[in-house]
Amino acid sequence: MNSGGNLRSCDRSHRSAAMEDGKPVWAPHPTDGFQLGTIVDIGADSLTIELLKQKGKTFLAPINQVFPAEDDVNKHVEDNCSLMYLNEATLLNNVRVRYSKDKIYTYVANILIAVNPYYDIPKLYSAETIKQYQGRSLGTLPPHVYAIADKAYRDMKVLKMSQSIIVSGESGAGKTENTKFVLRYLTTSYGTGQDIDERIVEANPLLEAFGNAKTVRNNNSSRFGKFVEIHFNEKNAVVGGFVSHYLLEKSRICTQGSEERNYHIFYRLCAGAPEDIRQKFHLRSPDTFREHSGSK
Ligand SMILES: Nc1ncnc2c1ncn2[C@@H]1O[C@H](COP(=O)(O)OP(=O)(O)OP(=O)(O)O)[C@@H](O)[C@H]1O
Repeated sequence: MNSGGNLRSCDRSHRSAAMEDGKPVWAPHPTDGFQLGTIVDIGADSLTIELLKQKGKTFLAPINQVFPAEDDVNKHVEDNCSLMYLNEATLLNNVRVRYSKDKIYTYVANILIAVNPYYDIPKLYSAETIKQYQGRSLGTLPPHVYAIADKAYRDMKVLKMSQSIIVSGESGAGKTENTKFVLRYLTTSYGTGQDIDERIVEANPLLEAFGNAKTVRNNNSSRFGKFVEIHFNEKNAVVGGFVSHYLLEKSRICTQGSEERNYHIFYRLCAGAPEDIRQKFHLRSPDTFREHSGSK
């Protein structure tokens, strides 16, 4: 995060100069997020902004939330640190422009921002793409979760120290999917070619059956925290894995909010359990259970 700190102070010195010369600025619109405009009046602690796309239309914005815009707002960069002015608005605009071109990954130095595309982008995670990223330094290829996985692997090899990748974000952001891409990348690239590689990856559907459920925000929401370890031998090949789990939302087993569901395993049992198990657990149609629980 050091580079972020440096950039912020450099941004401040650029900022006032850039905003005084009548160049476009990003200002927080009361209803429409950051909008491009020019400053037409300066108040004590607010600025009057005229929208660039609607001449004559103005709105007020707090002075400390108005930021200088890049010269070309349609241009995008792979690393937000390469922006001339790095601020909340230019960062969001850069990520948005990239997202509109199916470039869902963007760096902030060695941090990766991922935006969930909610559809399969062709070839983004293909076997060829995995090969391309092997052994390549961060920044030599377009931003990708594979590049982060490879950097962690190379750092482990060089520094001979355990490495961690922290994946965070709101529900539905893509944490579970990106974690699986990291696992797939490491086992494919640096596995021993034995069945342990597949077993690490194949453990996920099982974990998800018991710990994931449909919520209003995500059809496959992980309802537990996960700490996934990948173990390497002295030759730096994958030899095992371990998953610790935390704080499973147990209440979901008995009651679910409207529009939400129980853990996937419940429906799988209802749909496909053999007759003896169906009888033992008194399994019927999932709809019957909802009626009985009274949670509709
Ligand atoms: N890179 C991607 N490409 C295509 N679809 C994706 C990608 N990332 C996420 N998705 C889609 O978005 C859904 C939600 O993503 P995911 O389950 O990874 O979110 P999450 O951050 O783990 O959420 P939660 O915190 O609720 O578990 C996935 O089931 C998948 O359909």
